[in-house]
Amino acid sequence: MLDSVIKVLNDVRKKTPLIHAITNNVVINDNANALLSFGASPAMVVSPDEAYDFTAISKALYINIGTINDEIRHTIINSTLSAKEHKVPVVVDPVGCAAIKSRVDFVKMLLKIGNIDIIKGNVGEIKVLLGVETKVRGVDSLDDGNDAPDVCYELANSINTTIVATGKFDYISDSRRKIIVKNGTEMFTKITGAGCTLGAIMAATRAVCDDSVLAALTALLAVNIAGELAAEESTLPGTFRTKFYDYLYILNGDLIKERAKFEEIGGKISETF
Ligand SMILES: Nc1ncnc2c1ncn2[C@@H]1O[C@H](COP(=O)(O)OP(=O)(O)OP(=O)(O)O)[C@@H](O)[C@H]1O
Ligand SMILES: Cc1ncsc1CCO
Ligand SMILES: [Mg+2]
Repeated sequence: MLDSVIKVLNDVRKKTPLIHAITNNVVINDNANALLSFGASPAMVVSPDEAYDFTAISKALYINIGTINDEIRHTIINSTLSAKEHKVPVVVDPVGCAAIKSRVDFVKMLLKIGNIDIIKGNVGEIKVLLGVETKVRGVDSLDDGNDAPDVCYELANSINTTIVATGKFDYISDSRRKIIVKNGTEMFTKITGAGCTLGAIMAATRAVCDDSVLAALTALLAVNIAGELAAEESTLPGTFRTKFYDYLYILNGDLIKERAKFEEIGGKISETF
C-alpha cells in the first residue's frame, strides 16, 4: 500500500507537473517554494483574462480562497470552467469559510459549475460546508475534530467529492473509504499557511494520480512527515519553516516507510488501493 504512495511521490519528481495555483496573498511565495521543493512546477497566474487559457495547459488547478476579492473570484470561475472543459483536476481550499458565510456560497457555486476532485480544509471549514456547528477563530479551527471521520464521509457522499479535514489528526473520505492520518507536528500551528501548503502539494500529487484518496494520502504523509523531521531539528517557528521546505525536498520513500502512521477506519487499508 505504501508502495502506491511512494510511486505518487516519485511520479511528481519524475514528471514535474505544472500546477496553476490561485492562492492567497499571505502564502503565495511559500506555496511556490513548497511546490518547487516537492518537485512540481508552480505558476501563480491570477489575472481573470489569463486564467482560462493557463488552466488549460496545466496538470492541476489549486484554488485557495484565503484572500479572495472580486477580481480573484472571476479568475477562479474562469479557471474552474477551463478545468472542467480540459479535464484538469481541481483541489479547492475553502480557507475562512467557517468565519465568512459568503465563502460557503462561493464554494457551493464552484461545485455547481465545475468538477472539483478534492476539497481540503481544516475541520472547522469542512464542518461548516456540511452545515454542522463548529468553533473557529478566523482562518483557524478550534474544533476538537472528534466527529471528523463522519463529517468527511457525509460531505463526500452528498457532493461526490473527496474530502480532507485537517487538525491534530487528518481525515480523508470519498464516501467509500475513511482514512485517518496521525503524522504531523504542533509546530505547524506556529507558522501561517501550513494548510495552504498542504493544499498546493495535494494539487501536485493529484496531477500525477487519478485516485483522489491516494493523492490526498500521499500529500498528507509528505507534508506531515517533512514537518516532523523539521521539528526534530528546530524549536523556533522561523527555523522550522525553513527546515520544512528542506525536508519537502529531501523526503523519499524510505523516510515515508519509516514514519507513516495511518489506517483505514472500519476497513483494511491493504485492500483499499
Ligand atoms: N496539533 C497538530 N499536531 C500535528 N499536526 C498538526 C497539528 N495542527 C495542524 N497539523 C498539521 O498541519 C497541517 C495544516 O493543518 P491545519 O488544520 O492547521 O490547516 P489550516 O488551519 O488550514 O492551516 P492554515 O490556515 O494555516 O493554512 C496538516 O498537515 C495537519 O496535519
Ligand atoms: C492568515 C491568513 N489570512 C487569510 S488567508 C491566511 C493564510 C492562512 O490560511
Ligand atoms: Mg491553522
